[in-house]
Amino acid sequence: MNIPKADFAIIGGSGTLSSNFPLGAKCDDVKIIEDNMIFDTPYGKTTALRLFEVAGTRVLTCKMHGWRTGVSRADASRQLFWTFREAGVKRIFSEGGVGTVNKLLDTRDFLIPDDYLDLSVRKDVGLEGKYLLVMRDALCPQMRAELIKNTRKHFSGRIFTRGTYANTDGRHFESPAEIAMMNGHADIVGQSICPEVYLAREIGACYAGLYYVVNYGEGIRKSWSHDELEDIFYDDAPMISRILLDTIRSLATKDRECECLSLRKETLLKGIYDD
Ligand SMILES: CSC[C@H]1O[C@H](OP(=O)(O)O)[C@H](O)[C@@H]1O
Ligand code: HPA
Repeated sequence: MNIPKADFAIIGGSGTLSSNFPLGAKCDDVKIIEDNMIFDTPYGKTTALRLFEVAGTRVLTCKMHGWRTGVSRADASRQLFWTFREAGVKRIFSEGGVGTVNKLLDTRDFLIPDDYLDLSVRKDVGLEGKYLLVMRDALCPQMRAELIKNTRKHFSGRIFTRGTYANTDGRHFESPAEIAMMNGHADIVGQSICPEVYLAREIGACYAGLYYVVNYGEGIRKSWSHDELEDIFYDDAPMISRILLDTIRSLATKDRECECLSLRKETLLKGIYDD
């Protein structure tokens, strides 16, 4: 199947999963162009992707980061980002549920991180490895600013406009000792931002994420229930969709005014990768 052109991508996490994204947001200017597209990539077949249009802007999206049983997360991520590059995608949003590390945070808080701490142990998650990736401002400041503005428009609760996302491999959550170790170094914990943030930089795209607090890290404040976590996801999924769609509507008319592309450097090891 030929890969269609698109300007944006949204990597849907637990929040958009339950909203039949983007249709759950109920908007007149949204239309599905093609559904259930599976592409062949050098890393295997992708998950099913959906191409839709919002206010004339084409967006590729997938559910749950493209993770599937039997496919490593590294491969699922490579398949997606390889496809985004072929599609010409320049801006990628991710959304997801996270646990707290910072005890000031509560469930149903939003956080739009400006940094991350990669505690995953998976290796070799790039594509061709032709670039040295400088991870300064890895979460695009321009996209973050628009996300913050549009989250404020749709949500009257607490929105933290910066913070650090600690990334773990999962799929389990963390032990009390692990959360205690992260404390002071990160604010939230999840399993999605890495390796996406590296792959985005490698393909020359901007990347930013919107995270919703759905549980407390062990030992932080109080214990939580899985039922509550599910309720939070299901109740608030359409709001997350509306925030993302409005952010795309406003960014679509703006040029890239960030340094994301220039922080991808030709590697000094040129030649080693070329046969
Ligand atoms: C709540 S299940 C764990 C899963 O949730 C988070 O991701 P997302 O909401 O984007 O699917 C986190 O990163 C974990 O992978
Ligand atoms: N830990 C790791 N991943 C998560 C969490 C958590 O507490 N909550 C949602 N995803």
